[in-house]
Amino acid sequence: MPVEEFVAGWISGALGLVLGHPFDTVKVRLQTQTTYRGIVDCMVKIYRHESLLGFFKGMSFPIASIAVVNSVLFGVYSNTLLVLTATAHQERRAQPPSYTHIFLAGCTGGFLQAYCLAPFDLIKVRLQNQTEPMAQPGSPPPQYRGPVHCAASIFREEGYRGLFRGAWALMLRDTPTMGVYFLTYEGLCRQYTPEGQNPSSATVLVAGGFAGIASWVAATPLDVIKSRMQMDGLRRRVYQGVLDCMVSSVRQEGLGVFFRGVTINSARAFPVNAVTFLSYEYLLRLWG
Ligand SMILES: C[N+](C)(C)CCCC[C@H](N)C(=O)O
Repeated sequence: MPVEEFVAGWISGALGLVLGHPFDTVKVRLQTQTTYRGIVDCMVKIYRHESLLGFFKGMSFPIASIAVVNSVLFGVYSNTLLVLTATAHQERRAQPPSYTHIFLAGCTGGFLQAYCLAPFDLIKVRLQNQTEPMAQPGSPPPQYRGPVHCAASIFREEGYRGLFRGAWALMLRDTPTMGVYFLTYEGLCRQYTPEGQNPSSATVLVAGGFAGIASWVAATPLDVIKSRMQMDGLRRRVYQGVLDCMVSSVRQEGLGVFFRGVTINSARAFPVNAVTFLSYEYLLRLWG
């Protein structure tokens, strides 16, 4: 099994992740808390109350896990294409795979990475939602002291299955939208690249950026539900399951609830995925 896709996926994912994390924190807060009036209000409050560090809450675990998560995504994607079309990544410019194959390979990658991502994403969301200022002497300590403590407490209080809270919603979110992700990327690259050639860096940046936006817009409704399921169970269980969470969120907040965080998510998605695809393509070319 060709491994360079796995390694390229890991490195490019890490670069994108650091760049996008501050946006991600704002997004998670807007989706799960009602104290903020909008993006700017949320940013100002985080900065005033928690300093710049507040934006980077919950980042260490994603960084550690991105090696697994992104390499599974890109590695499974590329190797599924290999199985479906019998072409390795070096040959794909000359013999481009069909869009159906690209979509199916993307869905497969998305489905498998969701299982690896679930516990890490849960811990990230729990830490991002702690609004206490970091390390202030005298102030009451936050519920979770850090990622390891958070994982251990969830395990203790909610059991092994607690670590997979929201995993269903995450899988439903990622399977089709990772298909959309790769489809948009490949489609745009082909549109702006003469046949048989490699796309230019500018094309890769723009195609990667729009692939991020398109897949995130499609993913936002289930992203909101996923984040809420992950926060559920902290004090007492509110939702019976994915469907129940959808119905009660819409009842209480209207259909608009499905698009909470979509603006900030798109603003984050462009640079993150532009950088992710640029470094991915660059590394694969480097390794031939
Ligand atoms: C499928 N879904 C839309 C959820 C994600 C697509 C982009 C993934 C990328 N690592 C990022 O963090 O933006």
